[in-house]
Amino acid sequence: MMASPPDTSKSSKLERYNSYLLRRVSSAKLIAASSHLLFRATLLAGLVLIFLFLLHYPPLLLSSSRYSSASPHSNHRSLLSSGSYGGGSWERDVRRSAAPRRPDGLSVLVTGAAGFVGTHCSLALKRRGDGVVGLDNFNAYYDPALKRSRQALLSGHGVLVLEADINDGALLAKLFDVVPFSHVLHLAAQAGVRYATRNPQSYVASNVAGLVSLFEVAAKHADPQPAVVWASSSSVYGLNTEAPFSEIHRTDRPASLYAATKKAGEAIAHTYNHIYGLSITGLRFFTVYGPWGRPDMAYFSFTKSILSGKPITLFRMPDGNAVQRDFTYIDDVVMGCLGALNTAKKSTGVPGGGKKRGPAQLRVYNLGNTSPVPVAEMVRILEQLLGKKAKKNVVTLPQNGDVPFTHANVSLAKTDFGYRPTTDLATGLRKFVKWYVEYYGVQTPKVVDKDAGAEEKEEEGAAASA
Ligand SMILES: O=C(O)[C@H]1O[C@H](OP(=O)(O)OP(=O)(O)OC[C@H]2O[C@@H](n3ccc(=O)[nH]c3=O)[C@H](O)[C@@H]2O)[C@H](O)[C@@H](O)[C@@H]1O
Repeated sequence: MMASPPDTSKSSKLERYNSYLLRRVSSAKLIAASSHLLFRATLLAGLVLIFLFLLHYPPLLLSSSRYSSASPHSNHRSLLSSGSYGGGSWERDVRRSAAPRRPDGLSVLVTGAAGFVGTHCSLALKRRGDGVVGLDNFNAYYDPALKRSRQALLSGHGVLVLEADINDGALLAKLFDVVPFSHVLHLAAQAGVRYATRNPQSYVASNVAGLVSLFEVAAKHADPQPAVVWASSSSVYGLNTEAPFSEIHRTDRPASLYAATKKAGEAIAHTYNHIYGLSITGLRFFTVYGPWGRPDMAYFSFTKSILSGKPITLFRMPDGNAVQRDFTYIDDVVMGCLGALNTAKKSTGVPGGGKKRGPAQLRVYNLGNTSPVPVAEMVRILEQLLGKKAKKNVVTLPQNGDVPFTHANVSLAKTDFGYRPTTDLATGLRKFVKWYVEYYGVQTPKVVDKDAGAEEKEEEGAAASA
């Protein structure tokens, strides 16, 4: 068979050209289709990115971006953007709660208002005719139901407590837009000495980042700038051995992260006072106790354990000495807080973060009871009041951040605003137990045979968790 000659005819050339054109067209179509696809995918990805961005930085926060709540420590968004806060009736409620009812009354923003000290201070301020707005994040560090009960108590006295976090700078800024607070009583904090080994970040988030969030708004946004009174802690004295503790003693050896964050707070206070002229008073509380107290504290948890027959752990120093605390009754501490508020001078800064007009007040005070008591003695008083013996495990103080003793010298607070603690531990614990049995509906305890049920166990050198 002969090979067919090469096709050189016009028609076959045309066919080849056509098929070439077809190939070009289809590849062009392919390119067009894929670039279309690429365009759509890019558009979609862009929209998704914009959506995620808006989700993270809602418009309200963008408009006051300086007060963005998108802190690295909290992934919560401003409650303003949730729609539950803001608006006419909300503002009316806030203003009503903040309005003083006496001439020259204060208008106070109380953070941590559903906490132990916050509740008592808010009530005391309201009772004497000051205006109070409370803020609390109702976290679950201890039973939030107790915080809700305190909120209900405050509500009954005309004090509004908003559920919000101090790291929500946008909401704080909004509050200052609605009310020109004369004072802030800043009590919101992550409390507890030993819990800091288990959840260190919560101390940084509340006691450092939260404090900065509040100072930022107070210094740069609030007009007028308020005077700030805030809760430091006796724990800043750490390993100080000079006693009684005086404000001039060393506070550079904290024994716990809790203490370190409170000490950091005092340093941060110095900065905001120095740069922005914010009037700031730090109060070093000494183991405050009483009705409506904190369930995580020893006197409270011991009461619960004694009543339910559960053992308690009592710490003792490695040298055998007792651990002692300068237990301070809540009413005395409230008098100290009010005294500090009464004598707080105005801030001297220019709202908006401008240059201060002159030096502003910066103070630190001990608010203690001035008479340390061994923890074992506190337990003995509780046993008497409850009519029931504790089952005690006595263990050597573990490395948990505790200090061997605390003892306040309060002469500075006495001189400056007449602070004079008047409640001894037995009297204060009696009031606490009375509240406890009523609040939890405990049957009136009956006095038991002193030996029955008593059980004391020694665990030499053993470490126990609180
Ligand atoms: O004054 C302060 O600076 C601090 O006082 C308390 O801290 P703390 O004195 O440790 O109070 P509790 O937890 O009630 O302990 C009281 C005493 O009981 C002792 N304890 C505690 C728990 C326990 O299981 N056993 C025990 O013997 C502690 O060592 C301590 O000496 C508060 O919890 C802190 O928030 C506050 O800042």
